[in-house]
Amino acid sequence: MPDVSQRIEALREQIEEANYQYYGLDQPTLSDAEYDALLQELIRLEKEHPEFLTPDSPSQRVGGYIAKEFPKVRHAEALLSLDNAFDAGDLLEFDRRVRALVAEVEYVVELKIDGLTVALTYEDGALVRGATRGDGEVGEEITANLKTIPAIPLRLRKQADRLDVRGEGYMPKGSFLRLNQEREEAGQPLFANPRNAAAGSLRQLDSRITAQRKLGYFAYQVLTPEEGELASQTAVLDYLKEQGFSVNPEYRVFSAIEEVIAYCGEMVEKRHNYPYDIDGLVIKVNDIAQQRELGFTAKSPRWAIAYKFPAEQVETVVEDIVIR
Ligand SMILES: NC(=O)c1cnc(OC2CCCC2)nc1N
Repeated sequence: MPDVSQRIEALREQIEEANYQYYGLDQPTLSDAEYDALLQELIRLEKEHPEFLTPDSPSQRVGGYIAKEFPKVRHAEALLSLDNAFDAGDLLEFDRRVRALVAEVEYVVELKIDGLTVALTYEDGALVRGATRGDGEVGEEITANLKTIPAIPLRLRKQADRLDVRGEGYMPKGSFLRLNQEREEAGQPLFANPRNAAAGSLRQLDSRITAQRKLGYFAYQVLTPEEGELASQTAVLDYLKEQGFSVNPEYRVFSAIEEVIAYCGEMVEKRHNYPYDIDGLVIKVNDIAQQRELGFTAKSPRWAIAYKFPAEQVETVVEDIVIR
């Protein structure tokens, strides 16, 4: 019979691997029942042997930490806001400004997840801090809540002394509908949209409530200290996947803004085809060295722009009123 600490370590690895397969690679390997059985055994063993409990154990994902308030934390680098483009003219203008400064350029186009920016810091491979955007310079520290999101790895898969990651925390549409049903049954006010629900869920003082909200996370940026370590945005996305993060797979690479414009037009029709809300696309210069050359304006990168989908005529669906 392997000793308890070996069994606990084996369970942790199996559970985190299953999280990575499910949330990172979108290829589940364990059934929910098998996953729950492993997690329950881990929680039981850690209760019987608290000397083996560590903060980065997957058992901590169920939450249980109750914050009094959220401490403020200064971001390693300011989180900037994106300029917006609303039509082809704006995108052509963006491309002209880029090409005025760099010759050949390639664009990566990512879905613009309609959630909220979350910054994560890993030291020696362990998640040590997570924060909301706040005002871009200073955010709220919500680490305990973020640890309950299975798509956010508690430990990196590859060695890294320190890693700063940015991504979008969001609530999948399914979680949103279920949550509002529960709130309606409980006579509580409903959330207007998944983005508000995600914001409210991430700013819960009781992380057990966050754990029940079934939130998601898509990573899209790293702060690379070493020059040129990751040469392009597509290399950054591959690196994030290797490290165990959930990276949105719907990104495209184009070498001409006309192709970007055509893709934006296609995506207006497909915007509701995803199990999460998107409110546009994010167009980024792919080459990191060119991003550095282009730099930033006072508030936004010159090397990226958000294409916002046109506002929709929201037809209010009137439920059939059955007169009994
Ligand atoms: N909501 C999103 O999905 C999203 C937001 N922001 C970014 O990139 C930041 C980082 C560098 C320029 C803006 N990418 C995204 N995919």
